[in-house]
Amino acid sequence: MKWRAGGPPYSFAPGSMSTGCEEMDLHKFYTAVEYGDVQTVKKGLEDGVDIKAKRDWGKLCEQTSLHVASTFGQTEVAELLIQHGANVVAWDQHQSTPLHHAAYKGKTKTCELLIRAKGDVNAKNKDWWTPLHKAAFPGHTETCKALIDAGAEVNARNQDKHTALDRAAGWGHTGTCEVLISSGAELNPPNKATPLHWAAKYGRTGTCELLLRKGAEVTAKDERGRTPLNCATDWETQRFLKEAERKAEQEKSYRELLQTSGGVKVNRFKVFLGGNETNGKSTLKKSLRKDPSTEGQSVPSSDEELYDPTPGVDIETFPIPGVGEVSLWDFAGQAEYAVTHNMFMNSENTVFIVLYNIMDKSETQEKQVHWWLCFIKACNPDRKPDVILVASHADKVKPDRGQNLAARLLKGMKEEFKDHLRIADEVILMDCRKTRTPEMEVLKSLLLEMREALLPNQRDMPVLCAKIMELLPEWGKKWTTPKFPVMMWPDYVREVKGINELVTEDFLEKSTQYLHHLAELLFITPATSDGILVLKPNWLGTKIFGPVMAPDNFPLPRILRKRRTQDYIHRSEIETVFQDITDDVDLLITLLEEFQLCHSYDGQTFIFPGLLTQTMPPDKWQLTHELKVVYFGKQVQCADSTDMFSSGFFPRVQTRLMRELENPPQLWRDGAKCADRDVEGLIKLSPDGRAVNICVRSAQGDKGQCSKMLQQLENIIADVLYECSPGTVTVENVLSARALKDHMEEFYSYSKEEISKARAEGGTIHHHDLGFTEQVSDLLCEETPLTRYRPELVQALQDVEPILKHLQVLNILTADERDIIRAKSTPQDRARALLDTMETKKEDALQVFTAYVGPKILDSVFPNLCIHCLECKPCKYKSYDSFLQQTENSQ
Ligand SMILES: Nc1nc2c(ncn2[C@@H]2O[C@H](COP(=O)(O)OP(=O)(O)OP(=O)(O)O)[C@@H](O)[C@H]2O)c(=O)[nH]1
Repeated sequence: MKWRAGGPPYSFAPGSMSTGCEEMDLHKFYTAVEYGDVQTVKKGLEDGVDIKAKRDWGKLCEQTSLHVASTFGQTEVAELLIQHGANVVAWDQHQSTPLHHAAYKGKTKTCELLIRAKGDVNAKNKDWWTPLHKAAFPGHTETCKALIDAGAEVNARNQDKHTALDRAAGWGHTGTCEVLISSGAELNPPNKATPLHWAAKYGRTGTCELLLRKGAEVTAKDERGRTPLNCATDWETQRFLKEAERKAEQEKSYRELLQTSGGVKVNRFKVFLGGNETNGKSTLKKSLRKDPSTEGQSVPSSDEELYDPTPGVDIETFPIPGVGEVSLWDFAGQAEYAVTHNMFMNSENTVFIVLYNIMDKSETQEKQVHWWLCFIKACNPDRKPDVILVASHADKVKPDRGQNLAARLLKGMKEEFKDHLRIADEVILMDCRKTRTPEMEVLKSLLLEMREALLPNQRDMPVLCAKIMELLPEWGKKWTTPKFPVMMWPDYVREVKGINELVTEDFLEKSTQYLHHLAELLFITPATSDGILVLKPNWLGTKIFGPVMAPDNFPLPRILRKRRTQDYIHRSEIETVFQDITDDVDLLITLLEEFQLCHSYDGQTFIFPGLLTQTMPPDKWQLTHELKVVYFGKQVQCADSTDMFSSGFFPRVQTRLMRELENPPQLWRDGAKCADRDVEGLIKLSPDGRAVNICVRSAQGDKGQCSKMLQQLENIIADVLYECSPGTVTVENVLSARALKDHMEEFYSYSKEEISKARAEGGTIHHHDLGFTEQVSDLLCEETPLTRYRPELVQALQDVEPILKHLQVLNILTADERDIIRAKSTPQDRARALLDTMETKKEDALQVFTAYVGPKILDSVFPNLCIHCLECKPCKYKSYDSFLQQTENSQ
């Protein structure tokens, strides 16, 4: 057997086959089959190789030469073998046919040959895998097509009850999924894990997106009652599915409302005015509402009228002469007010006008317009809103210069936002004070055009909602004061029952949520009190949020120049600011808290993160010289230049931190620090506001606690991002643990792709900017079965010796590693050292380890856990051997 060492890629146990040939010839024959050497194969056949013989190939396979030809896609050889009587449906030791092998390797031509030769396209192997399962799992789309064309049963289930689509979805083969679905693959089997569950479990967000688009139910339940979201483990997929669930729920209740109460046409058309302060929004609003034929030519200019900044959002409904009735929303330009804008920015049937001042420097113009366009994109993920750019103060520049500047800005913005916004083809350069100008005519005709395009597509409004909207002003007069238009749920229910006494509270709740979604009213459902209805959303913007966000209303003592977390706002200060509006300060505070603008630990003093002005001092994350200290970090970064964290994002994150963490966090304008037992966490907004860095550390080396805190902080950020900027796409990076440990001023990260590559290539990663290399296992603190069950494992692994031997035989442990573990003095320390070493290994090595220790040790500790992954209860890997077999077979 001279050639075995450096010879063919596989070898045969000597003397294990009775072929009637010399053994040497047989090796040659199989090698020739593998390499497609037709002449040698022909010779072998002439020499009398037994074509039906099965070779014992290692422990695993009893393959015929046709299995081998099929695996390697040697179609010509396969044809020759078939002509000489090879059995097309022969079994190997897993009862897999040659077609299974060709399908698994994606050898479409060979599959076609085998099918023509009467290979069974629906053959089931020992685990009931069909060739289609085999082709779908590695994502061989063309092979799947060929099998389906030949009659493969698309919805066949293997012993684990998986379909081919389940397998393809779990591995994220979106193209293969598409083919299977168009061939009738089941998307929503009842009471079973659906393909969406599998795609979710393995973090295949792109595949989840496809499955939902094709009709997968986002709330489908598996045998254990879990939705795909419950099964998702990574942040991106969780975020995606959460939003999908929310949308599906909204859509479902809309349909239900429409079905039960019928729908009416409505002609609501909204115009949102955005742009920085003093750019002319309020002036334009006034000019738009004036009828130039009957009223003056212009609205009063700054010389005549004092500039009066718009606080919050000012909403008015009026007819624009020549356009029709609009609901016009004037968004304050000052940064402080922008904190609350995102509550209203997601809107159907709306045209966005973004105003900038042509007198500003061109960089300022670009920066401001870019910010507003990003903001509109961030809040409107499901549509491509219409946007008109208006440049004010045209009277102050030479027309040519103004036009040139505007054209350049428009070109850049149109190109950058082409996938997200429909920006009108010209910038309207105008004097916003003038009502009768050609530019005003152009603006009005654009608005008219957009209105006419939007209105026919407007969805019907459920009849009950339309009726409520009609009666709201009347109810407002009866139950509220003009200064405080807030109605309580019981009064509201009473009034609605007056319209129709059969309306149930549940139905009314859905109707009211729909009106909230349209921003016709605001519906708040506090956990501890009755629902609250704000009948005029603009009132909340201008009369409540505006004053709350105005720093002047809450002055600091002179010596303090910057507001810090400990500079609380007292209840009495809130009472004073709002004394003209209401006596019911509790209700007012509930509103502020429900909109996540503030938090109180004692009911008397309040922290408003939006009002903090002090930035995080550098010494807040001091060096620790503990030997055991571990650091981990993630970075959530805006994916594209058109992505942003909206202005309300960070203050809301901070409010959520105060609410959800056991110990009060310290907060700064751009950061937060929290602590829980042995672990400290830090959240820091990058200076450009386009990335949030989250890091955790434990001086005791407590990886499990670090993981918990990191997960909690990540979840809060993901949730708030969804609430504030659902259209913002982010990428998640992993921070360099060594840079964190060295307390470098900046945060350095690795992309997910870099991490996976490094993991596959041996576990070390090099940072180009930092110039050093570190272990991937030092960067990741995801919970693994080894960290989750560490205390139990340390107790259970009393004698590590047999495990060490086993792992060394499998080349999972090196002799050095074994010796280091052996050198520890107590059984527990040896167990700990073994677990630490295993954590540095690749995933498959970990699986071998858990599968090995499972039946031997863990069964007694965790009789209900799967020995393979230590997670699921019912498990296909009944024994260690079957686990190994399965692993090897699938490789
Ligand atoms: N010359 C000139 N003055 C303008 C023009 N547009 C607005 N103004 C003046 O600029 C000042 C600010 O305008 P506003 O309309 O209040 O600005 P705004 O964008 O609503 O500002 P905020 O309410 O702070 O967001 C006012 O005094 C206007 O009279 C214009 O096109 N030309």
